[in-house]
Amino acid sequence: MRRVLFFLNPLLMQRRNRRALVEGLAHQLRGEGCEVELQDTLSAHSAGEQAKEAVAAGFDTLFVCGGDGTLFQVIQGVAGSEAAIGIIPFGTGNVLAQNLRLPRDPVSAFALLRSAQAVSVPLGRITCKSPGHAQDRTWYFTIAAGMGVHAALMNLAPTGNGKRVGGRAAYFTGGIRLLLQHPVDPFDLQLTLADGSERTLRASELIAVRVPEINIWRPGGNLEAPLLQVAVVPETTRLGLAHASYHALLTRKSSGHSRLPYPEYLTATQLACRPIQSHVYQSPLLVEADGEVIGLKRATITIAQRRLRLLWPR
Ligand SMILES: Nc1ncnc2c1ncn2[C@@H]1O[C@H](COP(=O)(O)OP(=O)(O)OP(=O)(O)O)[C@@H](O)[C@H]1O
Repeated sequence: MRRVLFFLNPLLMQRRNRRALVEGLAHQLRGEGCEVELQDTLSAHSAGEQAKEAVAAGFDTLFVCGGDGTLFQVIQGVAGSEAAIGIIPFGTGNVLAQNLRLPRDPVSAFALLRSAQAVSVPLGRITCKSPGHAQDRTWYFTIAAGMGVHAALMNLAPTGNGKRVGGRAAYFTGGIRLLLQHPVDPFDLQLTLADGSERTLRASELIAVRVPEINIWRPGGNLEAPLLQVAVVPETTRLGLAHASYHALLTRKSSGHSRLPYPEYLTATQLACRPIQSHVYQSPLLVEADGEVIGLKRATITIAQRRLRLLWPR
């Protein structure tokens, strides 16, 4: 660690002297001889470009002072580079920090990160149609990506403001409201499984996960393996989706005696989801990656060639 950049999401820095706290961390590193700069993310979507420029300018370590959404933007610019990324959890969900077993307190997390080794991890890669863009766009992700009602949950608070008002509880109350109100529409899904076999099915919900844990859910991904842990709810009704969500989150059962569906878990290397031609959709099928709504209607998800060097205390 020689040239260090702290990226700050300014929306998260307004409370409780958080900016002064980050300046204190920078001061510590300067005292050890590092060259350190602080930089605010300039907009919701600029952090990737800013991070790319920072790497080109020779910064070897980037600390992201934010949540999973800011990290998602940053990795678009650093994937495949030699720069090491450290997450100082200032966000709401902080799911990647949860999986790296970082303390929720930013100062304690930093204390572990500054002496941690950088671990090279495979990234997920998703290509989808972005609203307002004629061509498909490709994104990297570290946590999960998918399509269905859960993506609409992310859309409840696209800038994270709504999330911060209610904290994590807002995800759960928002989720229950969506299950009651949002249309549950089917789509076609084609998977290449880890053993090379192909599978097609009609689904109502799909999440391709890279991590073992997402809040209270335990989908069982592996950040270091070049595989997607895919959770699917086969085509169902609103009641069926509620049933599967309940078992995914609370009982962790993937089979049982009910005629309603349970979540199905598959290990895959690639998948594609697309709308059913003959189906009339009441609202657009939304696509999300790492909690950010990035597209509509269809998506292809796989493991990227590029990797990410993550500071991971163990
Ligand atoms: N300068 C900025 N102006 C506006 N939005 C920004 C800016 N920097 C980052 N954002 C956006 O703020 C949103 C929320 O940020 P972030 O993920 O850091 O916090 P969070 O949502 O509270 O945490 P989590 O994603 O872990 O729940 C992200 O969509 C990110 O792109």
